Amino acid sequence: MSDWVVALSRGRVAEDLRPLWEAAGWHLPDLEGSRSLYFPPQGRSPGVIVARGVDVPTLVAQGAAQFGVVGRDMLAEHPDSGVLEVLDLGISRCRLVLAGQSPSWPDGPVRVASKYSRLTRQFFAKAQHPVEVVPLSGSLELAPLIGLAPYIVDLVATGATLRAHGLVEIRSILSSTARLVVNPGIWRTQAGGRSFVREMAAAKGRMMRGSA
Ligand SMILES: Nc1ncnc2c1ncn2[C@@H]1O[C@H](COP(=O)(O)OP(=O)(O)OP(=O)(O)O)[C@@H](O)[C@H]1O
Ligand SMILES: O=P(O)(O)OC[C@H]1O[C@H](OP(=O)(O)OP(=O)(O)O)[C@H](O)[C@@H]1O
Repeated sequence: MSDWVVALSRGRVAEDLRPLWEAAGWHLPDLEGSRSLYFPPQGRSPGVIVARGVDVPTLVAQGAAQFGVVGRDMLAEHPDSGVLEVLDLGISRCRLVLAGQSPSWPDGPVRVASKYSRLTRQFFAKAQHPVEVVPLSGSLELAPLIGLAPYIVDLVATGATLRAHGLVEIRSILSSTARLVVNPGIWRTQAGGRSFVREMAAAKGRMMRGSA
């Protein structure tokens, strides 16, 4: 029986993780087709806790799950989450960008809508440019259209969502992929955690060779 439980978010991250899980020879339950939020370990397959992405580090830091899978964007936005990053899984690849209706750098103080308030403030502080962040937790691309804020800081992968709203990228702020994180206490005391990470790294290698 697997000793491990992994916290992850439903949707994109879980589906991107499926080929890696399969390459490891593990079973990943159909999270979309179920109302369950906890799937215990089954044979060699680790258990899964389903959580909001932003809550994954908390669940791992508190020991509800020993491991978690979460985007680097989330870890950068919440740097004091108390988890250790142990593996870049190379999936859910995206970038955090500043976007607006024209590609030119904003003139004067800017209003920016984002769910990444901290990274947005940090980025403008580095550019020595005054900023006001309008905190939103979704539908960011609407903000310029409805006059809430002329700029947004949001995740981009294909660029289709920006294009659909007449927006263009102005600057790239951060590149992100999903990361495997671990509870630091467990990492120190449970030697088996290292072989779990090695198994995941090997599965990632097989998955990448398979898709090459
Ligand atoms: N378009 C995308 N392409 C690839 N990866 C993405 C994309 N959008 C987000 N991600 C990555 O997937 C993670 C989860 O994003 P997703 O949009 O599924 O969840 P969320 O909306 O942030 O979470 P929740 O639904 O819990 O609020 C992000 O933190 C990011 O690392
Ligand atoms: O550049 P793109 O490939 O269009 O992806 C970017 C979109 O993906 C994310 O949203 P979310 O995950 O909510 O949207 P999605 O699942 O509909 O892409 C992000 O907040 C963007 O809106």
